[in-house]
Amino acid sequence: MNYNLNKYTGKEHKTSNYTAFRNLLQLITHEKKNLVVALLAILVNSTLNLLGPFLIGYTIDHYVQHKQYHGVLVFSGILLCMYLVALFTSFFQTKLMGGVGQRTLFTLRNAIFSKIQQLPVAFFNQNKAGDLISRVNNDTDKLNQFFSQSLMQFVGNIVTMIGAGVFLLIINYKIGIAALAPALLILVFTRILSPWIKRKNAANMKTVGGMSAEIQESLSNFKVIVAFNRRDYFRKRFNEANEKNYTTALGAGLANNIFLPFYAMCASIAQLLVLTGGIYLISQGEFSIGLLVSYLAYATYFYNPLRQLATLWANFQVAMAGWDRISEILALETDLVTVPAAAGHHTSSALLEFKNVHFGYPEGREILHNINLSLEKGKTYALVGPTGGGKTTTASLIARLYDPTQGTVLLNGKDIRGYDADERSMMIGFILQEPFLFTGTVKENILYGNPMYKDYSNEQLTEVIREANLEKLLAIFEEGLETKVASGGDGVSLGQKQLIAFMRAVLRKPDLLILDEATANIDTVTEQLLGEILGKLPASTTRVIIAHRLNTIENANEIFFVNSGEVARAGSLENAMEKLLHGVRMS
Ligand SMILES: Nc1ncnc2c1ncn2[C@@H]1O[C@H](COP(=O)(O)OP(=O)(O)OP(=O)(O)O)[C@@H](O)[C@H]1O
Repeated sequence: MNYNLNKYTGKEHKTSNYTAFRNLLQLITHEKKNLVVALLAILVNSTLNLLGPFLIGYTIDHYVQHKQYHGVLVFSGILLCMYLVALFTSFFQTKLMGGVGQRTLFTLRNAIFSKIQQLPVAFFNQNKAGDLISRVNNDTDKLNQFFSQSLMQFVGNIVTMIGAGVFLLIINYKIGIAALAPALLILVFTRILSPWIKRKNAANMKTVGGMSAEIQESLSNFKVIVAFNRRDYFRKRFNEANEKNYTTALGAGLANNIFLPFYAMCASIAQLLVLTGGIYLISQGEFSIGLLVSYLAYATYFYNPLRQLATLWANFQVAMAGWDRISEILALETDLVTVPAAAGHHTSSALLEFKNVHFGYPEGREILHNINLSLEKGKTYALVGPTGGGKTTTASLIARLYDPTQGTVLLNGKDIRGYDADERSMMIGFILQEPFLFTGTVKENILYGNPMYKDYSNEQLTEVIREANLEKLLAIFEEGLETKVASGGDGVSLGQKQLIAFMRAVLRKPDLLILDEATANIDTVTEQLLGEILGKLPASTTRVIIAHRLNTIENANEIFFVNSGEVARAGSLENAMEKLLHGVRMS
């Protein structure tokens, strides 16, 4: 399955605004109560604001023109109260929707993070960490901003606009129509430009992701960069990413603000039409000054929210572009699902078997062709072969980091896909070529993902370690179990990292233990010690050792030579050596 998220660009443009809006709303359906209260608050707010111009016009015609200042004072008081209540409702809905936005952000981030955790290794091969971080952090925040700041303003502005439009048409339908006509232009303009605005914002988010990916790559490889003095190269690459982001941000900024001057112009034209028409009607005795003041205010009340809607519409396009990027992740499903055991399930003396297995990485050539092999319980197997020959790939299929493109892998006679991830990872221990350690202590790292000793005290764990013959390895660490390990394993040597990974795998007591170049950075004496520990594993444990240093596999019961898409029995160590020296290389 192809997990490359950046292949999905363009798909989002097919979603209509209406569908996207409905999808966005579905994210907050569980907030129904808060939404209803916020909606009521915004309705009250808009209604109070809408009544203002009418009361002002009324006051002018009935009290100001007749110099009845008592009435003016009374209506001023009423207006003040109305504006205070409007202020309170506005504050209240802002608070409510702020909560809705933050909770949505919280839920979305959790959902994306746990989805990412469920996805298979192929997903991580095909996507850059920086881009994923940007999706989890930045894109979700765009939705938060939409829900907390824009959604209710959106509703409020629409209510105010409709209210103002109704007042304009009721007071005098001829001037009303003239006042509203320029809005049609806005409608057409908005419709035409919306897809373009969304595209501009999607492009901008993509470049933010690209920039994060550059930062992540250079930060995680800073040692290589310093050692090879490649700072300029990475500076240049970052500069390019930054420049792309700058260009797309300018484009998105322009797109997001392009409505504003056009809206302002339409609003001014409307005011001009109202003023001309109003003065003409006053001269004909059909209109009063108070009504004209109300009218001008309603025209403003119609066009101001419309102008704000332009910004809000742009926010909506930004949120939709963000949602597209987020939903691309949420829509992904792992193809490493647990499937019911196939009918062909048979009992077998072999712990693990490959039956006509083919495998290739997505969009790559086939790495393994029609492999058949069988690993017996309690035996030690070695995989040797040239660099890039396919040893790690074979081991990854044994541990089900990937599924074969054709054929079946059987574990204990049952399709390996029939085991759930917990069962499988307890049965198969994999010491990777590049062991990764987490920030914490040696203890936390060796107990990682191991429920058996989760609540053990240091004393109990030391006893377990002694029973597993690992105490000499632990003694290499100055502070034993409590030795601190920094993020990614900095602060401990590469060899020490491999020892921690070794202890982590052995303590899980797997049925099958895979060591992929697991001793490549370990001194000969310690390596012998590891050999002894491996020798003392329970008699039923099967070991698969990948090694370039052939002395480490002297004791293997069987040696497989992995190259050119084949996994062939090599027979003796000498044979394997001969193949290695004179064989045809794949890479
Ligand atoms: N994640 C990946 N995506 C695409 N191709 C890959 C990936 N990992 C490995 N390959 C390709 O698969 C082939 C086999 O690689 P593999 O890592 O299995 O070789 P190996 O025998 O373990 O090599 P080494 O001895 O260097 O560890 C190589 O040509 C490599 O380029």
